[in-house]
Amino acid sequence: MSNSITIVDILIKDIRFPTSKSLDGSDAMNPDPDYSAAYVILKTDHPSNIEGHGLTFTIGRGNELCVAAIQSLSHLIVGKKLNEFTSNMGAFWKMITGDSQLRWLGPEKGVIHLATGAIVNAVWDLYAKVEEKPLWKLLADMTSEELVKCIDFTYITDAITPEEALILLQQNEATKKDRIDVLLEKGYPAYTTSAGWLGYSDNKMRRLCQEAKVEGFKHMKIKVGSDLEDDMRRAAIIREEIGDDIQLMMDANQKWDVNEAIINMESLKKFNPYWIEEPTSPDDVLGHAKIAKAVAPIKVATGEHCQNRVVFKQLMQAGAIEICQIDSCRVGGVNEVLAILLMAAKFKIPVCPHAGGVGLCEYVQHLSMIDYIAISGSMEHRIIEYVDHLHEHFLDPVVIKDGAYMPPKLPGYSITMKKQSLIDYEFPKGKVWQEIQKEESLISK
Ligand SMILES: C[C@H](O)[C@@H](O)[C@@H](O)[C@H](O)C(=O)O
Ligand SMILES: [Mg+2]
Repeated sequence: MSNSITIVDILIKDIRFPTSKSLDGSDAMNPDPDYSAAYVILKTDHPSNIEGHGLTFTIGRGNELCVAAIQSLSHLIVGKKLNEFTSNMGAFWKMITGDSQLRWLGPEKGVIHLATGAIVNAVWDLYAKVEEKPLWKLLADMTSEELVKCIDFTYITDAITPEEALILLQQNEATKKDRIDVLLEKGYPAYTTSAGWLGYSDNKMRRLCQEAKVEGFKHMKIKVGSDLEDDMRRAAIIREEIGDDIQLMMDANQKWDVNEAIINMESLKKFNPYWIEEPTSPDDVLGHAKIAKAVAPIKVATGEHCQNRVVFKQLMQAGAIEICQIDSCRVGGVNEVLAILLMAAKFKIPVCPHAGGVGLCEYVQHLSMIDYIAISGSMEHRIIEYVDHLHEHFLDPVVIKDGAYMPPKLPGYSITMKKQSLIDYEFPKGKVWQEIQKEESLISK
């Protein structure tokens, strides 16, 4: 079986895009992000040289810490056979997060967990490529028992047991094929954040709103959390452009204290926001619960900085979130995301993944699709974030049609970057960064 290939080496690259120059991705907390990836290539002895690719997303400085953390984890996979992992993916995940000395750095949070996300996703990419299926299809073709076996249930059995998970998945088994047909025909609905970055001028915002409407988006998200008066002014401009029929979401990127969030939403509610995202610290479970109660029927959304399945579990148990924003590499990759999707299905909380950052749209489309096919079985109140940046660097970029993500067709997790992009954007020695350095040294002279 080709699955018996060995992972013979790992290459790790620090890839950064100078997005701060155009203020793409800017918000109230992160005014100047350089979208970046700590990028992993797993080399194998496969006769066709198949490689596993994965990345974890950061916003620039500190990307080198993720690169170092991936290096520290790499002894756990180099020299191992792929089928040692794929025969029991849950055990594989427990092994990667279970190195006792490295675990001290988390556990299961921060830089070491971002590194876990990159490595775990690279192994899934390799697995899917060897099986010649896009990741969503690899997962869709698994039996319910096999899917349950991918998950480490440690610390979440008080919310969902493997037995409950199995029953939940089995209920969807007979109708999986119908949902795959729906996806192939209509895709999975998306919302756009492209128009709403905080650093954009009013004119640029207006133009991008008009474009989003023409492209068929029915939902869009804007940034708030700067200064309330400015938030109100920008929200008014956006409502003027998009009218009342398009759903508007707001994202405060952790800027507010709990009571401040409640007070500010009292003013912002006149623009009829559907959700308020990251209203306060991502670690404040009870704070989110208090906000959710106070701002209803506006929904509270969070997840892009939620460190692991345990915190997601608490947010759900406490009634603190009504929208679950999984992130493909903030938590420990596909296995942990599956655990979170199962909990969300049990608590009947819609999942609307965080994307936008480099590679995140490419990743999360697979996750929402498997959620629909096998886990929640529903697309109701569910939309995937979309941002129109940096897709040109990927071999298999996302395809958006009439405001919906179309299912990827090529084998793998869609995260393989083009060779030239990996050369040009490597930090600091790639051509793009060398040029920036030259410009900066001229200015400082
Ligand atoms: C710095 C980043 O672009 C964030 O602004 C982004 O992840 C954002 O919170 C989002 O929801 O897309
Ligand atoms: Mg956000």
